[in-house]
Amino acid sequence: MSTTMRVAPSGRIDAVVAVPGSKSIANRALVCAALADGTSTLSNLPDGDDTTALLAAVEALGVAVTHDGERAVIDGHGGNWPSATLHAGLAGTTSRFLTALVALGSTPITIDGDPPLRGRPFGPLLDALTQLGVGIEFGEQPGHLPLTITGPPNGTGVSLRGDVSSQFVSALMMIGPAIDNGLVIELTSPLVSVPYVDLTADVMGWFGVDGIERTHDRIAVPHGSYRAGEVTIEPDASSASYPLALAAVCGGRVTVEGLGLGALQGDARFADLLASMGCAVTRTTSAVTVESGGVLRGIDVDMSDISDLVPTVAIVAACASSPTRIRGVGFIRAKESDRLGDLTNELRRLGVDIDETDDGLEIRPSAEGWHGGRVDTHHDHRLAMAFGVLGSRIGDVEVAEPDVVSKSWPGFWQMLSAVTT
Ligand SMILES: O=C(O)C1=C[C@@H](OP(=O)(O)O)[C@@H](O)[C@H](O)C1
Ligand SMILES: C=C(OP(=O)(O)O)C(=O)O
Repeated sequence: MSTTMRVAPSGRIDAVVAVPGSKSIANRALVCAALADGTSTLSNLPDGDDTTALLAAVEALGVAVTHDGERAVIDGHGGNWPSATLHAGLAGTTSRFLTALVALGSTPITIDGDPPLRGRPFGPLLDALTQLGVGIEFGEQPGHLPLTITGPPNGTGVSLRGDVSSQFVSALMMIGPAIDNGLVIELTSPLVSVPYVDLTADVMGWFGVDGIERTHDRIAVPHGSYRAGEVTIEPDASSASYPLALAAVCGGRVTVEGLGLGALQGDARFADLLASMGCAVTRTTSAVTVESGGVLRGIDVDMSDISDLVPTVAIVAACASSPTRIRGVGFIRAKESDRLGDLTNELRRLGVDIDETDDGLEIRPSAEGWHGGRVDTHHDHRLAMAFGVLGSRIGDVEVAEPDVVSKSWPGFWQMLSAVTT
């Protein structure tokens, strides 16, 4: 494992970039396929650690998986899990989805993760499972991994907060059809990351579960069964933000294939943010292209629906000629890193003029004061990739622990060196 990556300055970019499949779609499809009767096929499966961990976990739960490169064939069997210990690595989505999934069985199953994941919140999801009569034993610290779950659920309704993570809601929605009378989820505070809940309903629909009713604070999932599906996973829109941002900050043009008009993921909005910052954006049915002369302006934006893009927007904002304000994302202090505090401290090491606020960031034009330097990634793939893009503009940026990108895009650094000049 290399301990640092030195990023050189790049001239204009002109590239067509292939990004891996969406980990959010992949992880939902894996859960639905594991619960379906019959054989499902998932194509364009991403090769990141988060997806690999979920694949390994469903296999450990007795689901037959044949995995060949970007394709997985899955024989689901709906919830009679054998006893197992599952490891989620650094993956929030994987661990939250598994926590609900294993609750469908009656055998105790332990879920653990790497130390940074052990620090991330699970409380609202665990409270909800407790309301359903699911047994939970904690290994070290209440409300955190490692924990042992013993199902099955025997209630029909839960209430939980929506402002910590939408992953809790998605995790519960996906087990809803397997509960005798379905599941009603009442939200006691506003939901963050709403497009991910839309995505959950979409993927459940592909596997035959329809009739989910939703308002802003209530989701009702009917009892039903999943049927096997064939899914080609669209490219990951959060990953696509890094090559698109490269065009914005270095100047030039980048096309990402497979994320055109009709892309499902909320983070496909990134190109629209770049448009409001001064880039030219073209979408066809099959691709999105961002073109920039390198002149950018700041924006004022609520990113509560698209918070994985905060590090990318922050580094583009540093290259703009007017200030940017990012709002609505206090909850991202509990992601892989503290994505407000750690990001602010590391960008300051490169001379970026940035402040953390209660619920976001303020970034001022920084080109006059920035310089090379060494930045830490705090176990966070998104900080690493955003620093890689900014480094391509500033030059002489050394990114520590660059291999953290394997969480979602193991080939990120190869892509960066192939498209920069
Ligand atoms: O459900 C999902 O696939 C995700 C939901 C979001 O999490 P939060 O709901 O915790 O914001 C996002 O940050 C994460 O990368 C993926
Ligand atoms: C927050 C993220 O992932 P997770 O919560 O699944 O670890 C992410 O990929 O930015």
